[in-house]
Amino acid sequence: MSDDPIISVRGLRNSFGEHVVHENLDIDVNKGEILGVVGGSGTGKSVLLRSIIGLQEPDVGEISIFGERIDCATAEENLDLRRRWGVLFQNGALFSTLTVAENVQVPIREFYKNIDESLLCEIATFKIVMSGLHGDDAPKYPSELSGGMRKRAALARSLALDPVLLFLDEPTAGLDPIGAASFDNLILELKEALGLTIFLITHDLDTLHTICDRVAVLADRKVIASGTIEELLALDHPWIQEYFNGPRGRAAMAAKG
Ligand SMILES: Nc1ncnc2c1ncn2[C@@H]1O[C@H](COP(=O)(O)OP(=O)(O)OP(=O)(O)O)[C@@H](O)[C@H]1O
Repeated sequence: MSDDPIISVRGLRNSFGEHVVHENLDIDVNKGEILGVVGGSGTGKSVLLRSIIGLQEPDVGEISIFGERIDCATAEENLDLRRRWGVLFQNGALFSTLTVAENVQVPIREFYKNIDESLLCEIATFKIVMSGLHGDDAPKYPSELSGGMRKRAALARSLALDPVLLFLDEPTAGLDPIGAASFDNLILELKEALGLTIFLITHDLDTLHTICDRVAVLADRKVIASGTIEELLALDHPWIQEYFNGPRGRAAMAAKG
């Protein structure tokens, strides 16, 4: 089996007018790993995610997913690539006028136009339950759910097409510590059960310590370092030291044991 990375980004540059967000950024995500992506607010984590999934056209750079250059792919190839990943956006991005089940059905309808309605309902319920909600939650609207339930509904939608690659943008933001820990466990369980590769943006040090195999650090418009937390701690970079070795970082490390 090939050891080529599932995602490979080389020489990425993104800018908005005069504001250069990324310059010469490289990053790899290996098969079967959870890569945590960290960096101060505004360092361009979400813009990086959007570039990789094709929602943000970079100024320059090469982005390959599953070994395919996304900028060189035909529309049909791009569609096939998109079917193989799921995305949980920062705020969940659920459609407020659709129920949980209908939200989960959206990507399935997009890719399988003639799918049987009863099969569609069955798949949606399966994904909803798999994400830790109850079947009874399927007919509810996002406004009827707690923040944690909305995250799970968004996760169910990201799993709708049986992806092999998952993008999660701050999945535990806004959750209480117990809810966040339970969401982390769910992500880990799903990763192991479904053989997922996960690109995970987070500020949550507990998440990094508990479920990430490696961490990539964004600063100075690029990925300044990537590796295990132990490897990062050995580096003499002020932001990395403050982040992982500050009071919160040490508490998260101690909690992991
Ligand atoms: N559509 C846009 N137009 C103009 N500027 C943008 C746009 N999207 C993002 N930016 C800018 O790009 C920079 C990086 O934004 P991004 O959302 O990727 O940061 P982030 O690292 O994810 O931050 P946070 O941790 O706060 O979520 C910010 O300065 C932001 O203002």
